[in-house]
Amino acid sequence: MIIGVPKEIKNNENRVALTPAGVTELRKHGHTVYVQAEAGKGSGFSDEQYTQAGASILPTIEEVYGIAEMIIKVKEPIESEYPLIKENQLLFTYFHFASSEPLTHAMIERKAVCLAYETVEKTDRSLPLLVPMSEVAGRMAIQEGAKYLEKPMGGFGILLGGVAGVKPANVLVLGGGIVGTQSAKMAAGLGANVTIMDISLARLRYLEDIMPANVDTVMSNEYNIRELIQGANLIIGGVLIPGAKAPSLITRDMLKLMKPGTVMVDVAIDQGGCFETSKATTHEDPIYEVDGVVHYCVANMPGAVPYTSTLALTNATLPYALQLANQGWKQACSTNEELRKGLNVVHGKVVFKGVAEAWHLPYTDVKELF
Ligand SMILES: NC(=O)C1=CN([C@@H]2O[C@H](COP(=O)(O)OP(=O)(O)OC[C@H]3O[C@@H](n4cnc5c(N)ncnc54)[C@H](O)[C@@H]3O)[C@@H](O)[C@H]2O)C=CC1
Ligand SMILES: CC(=O)C(=O)O
Ligand SMILES: [Mg+2]
Repeated sequence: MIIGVPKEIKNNENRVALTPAGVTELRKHGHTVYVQAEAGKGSGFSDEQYTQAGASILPTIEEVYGIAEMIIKVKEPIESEYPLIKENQLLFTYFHFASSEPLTHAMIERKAVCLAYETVEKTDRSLPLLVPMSEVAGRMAIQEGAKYLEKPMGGFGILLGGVAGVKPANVLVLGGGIVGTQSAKMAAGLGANVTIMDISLARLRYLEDIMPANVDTVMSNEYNIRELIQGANLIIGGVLIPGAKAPSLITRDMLKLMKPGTVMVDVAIDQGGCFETSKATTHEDPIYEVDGVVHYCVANMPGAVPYTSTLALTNATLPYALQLANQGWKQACSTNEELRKGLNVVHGKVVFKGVAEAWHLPYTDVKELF
């Protein structure tokens, strides 16, 4: 198969979807790999390393999209990429369709095969291609939160761990999945008072068991959220309903209950965000304020730590990319249910329920494709 790796063009997106090691693997299986010039630069991989691994370098993004049967990338295509996508072309990347109606319509129009990293799902319901980036973003959320809690950055001016004789900060984590767990661990390690909320009692039981003593667990419901946000200094949004729009757990009216200078990091922004007042921001301009509350809503947080993120992401994606290249998407998805769950928009049809529901579009059962 002919595989293309474009350079990411989203703001401060420094990850790349394939490392030179991945090129070597694909070449070993007889595939041809084209990498856009400087695609790996932000992650520390030179064009020369890709060439030595057996890839050919193409100078422009147009040439990469023009030649490839499968495009492997990191972030969803942005507007300037839409016209480059060809009918039947396989796109293997994050899409987060439920947070972007224009992207959904564009991919329907292009009649491409859109296989989304974030909805590939194992039989135990885990999301193998989301987990590594959620680990990164969960950990980063505390770093970023701590930074914006500093007074000169617009925050309340509290140190997460406090010092002798002064109480630590209160960190509230909504969603106790991968993001939530990593955030809680980092915040607890810094000495903060942490509360994790989730709707799954089983998950709360597990977290209660493994977390240190400065982490509490509380059932997530509106009543409890209203109460806990009043004492919180830093709030992390890490809820997910896979492939669907995130629920708005903190509504605009609730901001008035919070202390001025409270910081909210909405990691779930890639699925539309779990705070009503969230809107996607960039690494260049990451925060804004509503009713005295600082919002951080960067949709590609791991892009800022590309060394860690590229390696963590490609460790997880490469085995699936190999299957797709070896068998073609149709064969690979018909035999492998994990990959089949990644199909979102195929040949103009929406085959993922959460996406069809988000934009009131007709839904086609994925099985009709085979
Ligand atoms: N902004 C960014 O750069 C990045 C964003 N993400 C996003 O972070 C979000 C979370 O991802 P993961 O932690 O991997 O998901 P996950 O599936 O591991 O965890 C989500 C948790 O939310 C819980 N939940 C669902 N509804 C809830 C509610 N009403 N109240 C409280 N908890 C609720 C679930 O029970 C589950 O435990 C996703 O939207 C993901 O795409 C992930 C990586 C990077
Ligand atoms: C998951 C995601 O959206 C990211 O890593 O950018
Ligand atoms: Mg405890």
